[in-house]
Amino acid sequence: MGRQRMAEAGKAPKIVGTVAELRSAVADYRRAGETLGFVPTMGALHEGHIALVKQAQTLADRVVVSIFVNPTQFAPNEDFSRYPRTFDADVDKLAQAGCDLVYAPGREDMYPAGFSTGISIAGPAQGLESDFRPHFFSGVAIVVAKLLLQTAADVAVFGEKDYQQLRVVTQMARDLDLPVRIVPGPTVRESDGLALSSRNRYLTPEERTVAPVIHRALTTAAIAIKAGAVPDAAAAEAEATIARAGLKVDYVAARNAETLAPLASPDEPVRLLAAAWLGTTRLIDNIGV
Ligand SMILES: Nc1ncnc2c1ncn2[C@@H]1O[C@H](COP(=O)(O)OP(=O)(O)OP(=O)(O)O)[C@@H](O)[C@H]1O
Ligand SMILES: CC(C)(CO)[C@@H](O)C(=O)[O-]
Ligand code: BAL
Repeated sequence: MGRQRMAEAGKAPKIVGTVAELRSAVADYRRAGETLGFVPTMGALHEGHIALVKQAQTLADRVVVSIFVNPTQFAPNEDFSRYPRTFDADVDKLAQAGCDLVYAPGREDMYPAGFSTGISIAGPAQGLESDFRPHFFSGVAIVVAKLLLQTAADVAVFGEKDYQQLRVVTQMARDLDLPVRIVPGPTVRESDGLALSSRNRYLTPEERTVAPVIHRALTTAAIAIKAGAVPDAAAAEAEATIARAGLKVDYVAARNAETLAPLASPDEPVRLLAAAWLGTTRLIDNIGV
C-alpha cells in the first residue's frame, strides 16, 4: 500500500459519530479505490498519537482516528470520569496532521441497551496488566474488535507504549481472522525519557521530575541483559530502583517479547515491561532488549 493522496495539513477532518456515517465516509474512499489506515485513541491527543497518524499515512491512502473513552476497560474505582476529554484541541491537532476522518461515537452507539457480547483472550493477555487490571483486556478487546469491524480498515497502528495491548490486539486479529494488518508504532518520549501519555497531565511538577526513573531503570536493565545479566535479576534491580525513587511498583518483568510468557530459555527475544504508581497516577512503560 502506498499513500496516493494526502489530506491537506490544516484542513479540518470530517467528523462522524455513528457507524452509519462512518461506513458511508469509508465507502466513498473505497469507491475511489483508496486504502484505509486506522488509529484508535481515547483522545487527549499528544505527539505520540500524532506520530501514529503520520505512520498510518505512510501505510494507507486515508486515515481515520477514533476518539472514544471506552467505559468497559475501566474498573469502577479507576479514572473513567476524570479521564481528560479535550475534543476540540484533539480535532485541531488532527487537522494539522492531515487526518482525513475522525470517528467519535457516543457510549450508546458503541454499547446500546442490551449489549451482551464479550471477547476473552488468554495468551499475551495473561499476567502483567491483567494481574492489576483484570477487567482491562476484555474491555479493550471488545471495543477494538468493534472499531476494526466498523472502520473496516486495511491497517491499524497501535503504540508500543501499551506493549501488552499491542500483543493482545495482534493475537485477537489473528485468532478471529480480522482482515486488518496490526502495525506497531514506536514509543514517543519526552527528552528526559518519559513516555508521552495522556495520563502524564495528572502528575504534579515534582512527580514529573521523578517519572523518568522508570525509563532510566528499564534502559539500565536492558543494557545489563545485553551484557549477560540474567533478565529476571536485571528486572528485579530495575524494580528496586523505581521503588527507591518513591513509586509503588505493580510489576517490573522480563518476558518473551512476542508471547509475553515468562522466559524459559536464554535465546528468546526479551521485552522489559513495568507499571508503577507515582502518587495517584499509574504509569506504564517498556523497552526491547
Ligand atoms: N508515547 C506514545 N508513543 C506512541 N504511541 C503512543 C504513546 N502514547 C500512547 N500511544 C498509543 O496511542 C494509542 C491510543 O492510546 P491512548 O489514547 O490510551 O493514549 P495514552 O497516552 O496511552 O493514554 P493513557 O494515559 O490513557 O495510557 C495506543 O495505541 C497507544 O499505545
Ligand atoms: C486501544 C484503545 C483506544 C481502546 O479503547 C485504548 O486502549 C488506548 O487508547 O490505548
Ligand atoms: N492506553 C491504554 C488505555 C488505558 O490505560 O485504559
